[in-house]
Amino acid sequence: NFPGPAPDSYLYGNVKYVPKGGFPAWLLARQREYGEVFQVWLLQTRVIVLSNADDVRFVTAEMNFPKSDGFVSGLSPFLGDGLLLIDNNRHKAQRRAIAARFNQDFMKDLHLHIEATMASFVQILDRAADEGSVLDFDAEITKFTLNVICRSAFGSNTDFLNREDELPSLVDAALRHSAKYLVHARYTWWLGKLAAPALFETAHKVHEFVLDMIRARRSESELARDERPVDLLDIFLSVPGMDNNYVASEVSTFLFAGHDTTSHTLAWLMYEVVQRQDIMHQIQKEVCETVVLKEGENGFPWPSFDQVRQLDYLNMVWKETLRKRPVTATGTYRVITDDVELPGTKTKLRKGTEVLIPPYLIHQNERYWYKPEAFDPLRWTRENSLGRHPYALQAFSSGPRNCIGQIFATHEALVVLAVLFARYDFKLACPPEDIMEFHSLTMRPRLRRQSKLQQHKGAQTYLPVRVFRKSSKA
Ligand code: HEM
Repeated sequence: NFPGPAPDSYLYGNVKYVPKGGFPAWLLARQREYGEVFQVWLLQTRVIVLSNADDVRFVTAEMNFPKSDGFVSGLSPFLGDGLLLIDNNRHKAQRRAIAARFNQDFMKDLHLHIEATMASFVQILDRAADEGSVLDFDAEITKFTLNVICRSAFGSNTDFLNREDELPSLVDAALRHSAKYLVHARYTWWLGKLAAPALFETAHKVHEFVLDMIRARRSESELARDERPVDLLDIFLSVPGMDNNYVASEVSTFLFAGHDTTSHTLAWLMYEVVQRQDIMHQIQKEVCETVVLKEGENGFPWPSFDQVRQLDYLNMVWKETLRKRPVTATGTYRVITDDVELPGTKTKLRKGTEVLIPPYLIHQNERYWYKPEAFDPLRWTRENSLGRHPYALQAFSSGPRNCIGQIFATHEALVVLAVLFARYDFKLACPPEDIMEFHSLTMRPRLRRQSKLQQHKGAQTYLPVRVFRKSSKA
């Protein structure tokens, strides 16, 4: 007997009338109506939605209940047995082996990959500034982060920003097909490849691409290996007992989890900041006066690895974006494996119940956040953070299955933002209310009214901005 909306249809449950891309906002409206625990019907499955931080701690950290079959079967054609989907029994050893190598030295190499990719990105922004053209910030920054994760994975000199490479378009297509498949996989997984031929085909191509890279790497000489920086492929290949197929699944998982999450958060940050000149100036002040970026070899201001840690205000703006616009808005699906009582809301759940933990709802819960709808980086000062519930921020989830890439993402984001705000001013090229939250696998900004021509071409505009070179150099 959980509160919640009655299903609208036997087949579709509650999802029939959810506006396209609007699932997080729809859930939030239901939370306001029914409280911190309520039920929804996703097609014919009843899912209990949680947004109390003590309940979330219990499910994700204390009990670490497994991911639900519906979630796993929806993404497994692309991600296989990578960290995101692998069952809890095998997860522990796999995660420990990877986390041990995901260390400070690796982060320093990441810094180099970002610098190399930044050189191309700066060219694109310079061109937009000089021509006075409108740039789709979300689309461009997504290519950027995909390039960074590909370089971090393969260490190669791939430059996807200035070339039409096959891999990024394949990863992008696999993401789009996975988003569709996730919705109906609960009922069609048994059809195998017939259920989603396009997804299986693109996932297979990515897999083959990665297998080729693995074979080349396995035949690399020791000398060549010693002379180049470590990359993700080295890390995965060094995990004991893992064959090529496992390594390929892990690479796909990192390509999948490690780029559009970061890029859409960066796009949301840009969207918030361009509307708040006070915040933009404060960031520019910190970047240009406090940290004083040096002109790098590539001809743009570049922070050293250690300087990134001094960007305290920028870090607060980043955290506030993760709170207000959590890109993994609907969060993690878990299945309860024992009869339990949740500690926060005293809700009793039966073994076999599926639960959903949406960060979007927890981050708007007034129990934890004062004026949650406001974009206020200062809520992240040390004093203002005192006494906050440690599980109230769920952008990276929590417990043993939380995001392994959060330090990676934060470092990448702060570096990119430091360079962008040191070199450019930005303005939104449309009224702010024309931008909406659009959720498929992740939640990104999207222009509400797409032009007919673009729709015809199957293209979208996400976040149109104008770029201006700053008059004084950093
Ligand atoms: C702003 C950026 C990011 C956000 C908001 C984010 C968010 C998340 C969340 C919420 C989860 C848990 C998913 C679940 O429970 O089903 C997760 C898991 C994961 N993330 Fe991220 N992520 C980000 C960046 C990254 C990056 C850059 C990488 C890779 C370099 C990465 C790799 C992973 C992996 C491998 C997992 C599975 C971890 C496990 O189960 O052990 N993520 N991420």
